[in-house]
Amino acid sequence: MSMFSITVPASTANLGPGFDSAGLALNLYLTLHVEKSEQWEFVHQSVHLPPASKASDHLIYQTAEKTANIYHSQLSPCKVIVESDIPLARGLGSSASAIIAGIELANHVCELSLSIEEKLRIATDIEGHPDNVAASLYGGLVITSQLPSGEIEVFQKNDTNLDFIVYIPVVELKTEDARKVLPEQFTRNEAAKASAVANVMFSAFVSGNYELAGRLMQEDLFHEPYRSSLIPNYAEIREEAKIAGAYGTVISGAGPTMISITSSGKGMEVAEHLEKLLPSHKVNVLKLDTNGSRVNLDAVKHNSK
Ligand SMILES: Nc1ncnc2c1ncn2[C@@H]1O[C@H](COP(=O)(O)OP(=O)(O)OP(=O)(O)O)[C@@H](O)[C@H]1O
Ligand SMILES: N[C@@H](CCO)C(=O)O
Repeated sequence: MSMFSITVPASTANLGPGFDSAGLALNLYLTLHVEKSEQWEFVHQSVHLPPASKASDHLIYQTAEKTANIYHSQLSPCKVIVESDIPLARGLGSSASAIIAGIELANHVCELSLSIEEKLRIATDIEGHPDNVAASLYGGLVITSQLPSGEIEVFQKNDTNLDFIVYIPVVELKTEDARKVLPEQFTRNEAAKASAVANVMFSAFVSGNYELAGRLMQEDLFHEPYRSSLIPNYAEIREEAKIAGAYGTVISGAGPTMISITSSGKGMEVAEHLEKLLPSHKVNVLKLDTNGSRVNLDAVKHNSK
């Protein structure tokens, strides 16, 4: 019988101009079933996961160990069965979900009683930016800003009544590679224009003006123009999703998945239209996850935050 389980949602980062800042949790999940054992062991039970590596090479274990070390604590060995709906290296926050799972694992095994702010700080240090990890941790829509002091400010909103359509190609694209094509610097003029798009887009999104938000999502100047050539069917997906009724379509995280937003209930229509045009993509209609990561003790749901 499992001692406890950890559930972490997938996420989509950026939403166009919210590069490295905004994220949204989606109802695909990474789940860990954890029980005490004589030694560390990971077992993968998902078509999305490669065979498990030895614990010391496993991102979830490495994160748990780092977390335990920060608090001068010792991880006692566990057997961890990993299930996942989240495809790897597709722009749906698989690495962020694994990092949050590792932090929750250490928090529970070492009885660290970490606050959500502490979890976010550790996760951001490991992932490099707070967008995906904040969404997986808090759930909902999150808009974050890491201040020069290292402190991370988080705005969170849960009541977004939308459908999300994801177009997942067969190919992987590592975030590391998708970041290499981005410019190191912007001029003041370029930065002002790109920020202006983000300002209007997120004000519209948060206030529920999705027509305007959707148009501005597609006007990003921070990353989409540089990454579009890496994304299979980029222009076609944007164009056809618009024709089918989507508010807007952008690269999900670092890609290669693209994501559209539609009004609630409209997602299936857009998905069916695009499915016909994209025979080699997997097209899913998803909803917002509003819970974020959670730890369940035995069968009794218990939120550890
Ligand atoms: N459940 C997991 N267990 C172990 N390692 C994982 C797990 N999920 C992701 N990873 C590691 O993270 C890598 C993918 O990270 P990457 O940042 O490239 O993509 P992503 O997180 O899926 O996409 P994005 O950050 O654009 O949303 C995988 O190749 C694997 O090394
Ligand atoms: N903000 C990140 C998300 C992927 O980790 C990027 O676009 O590179």
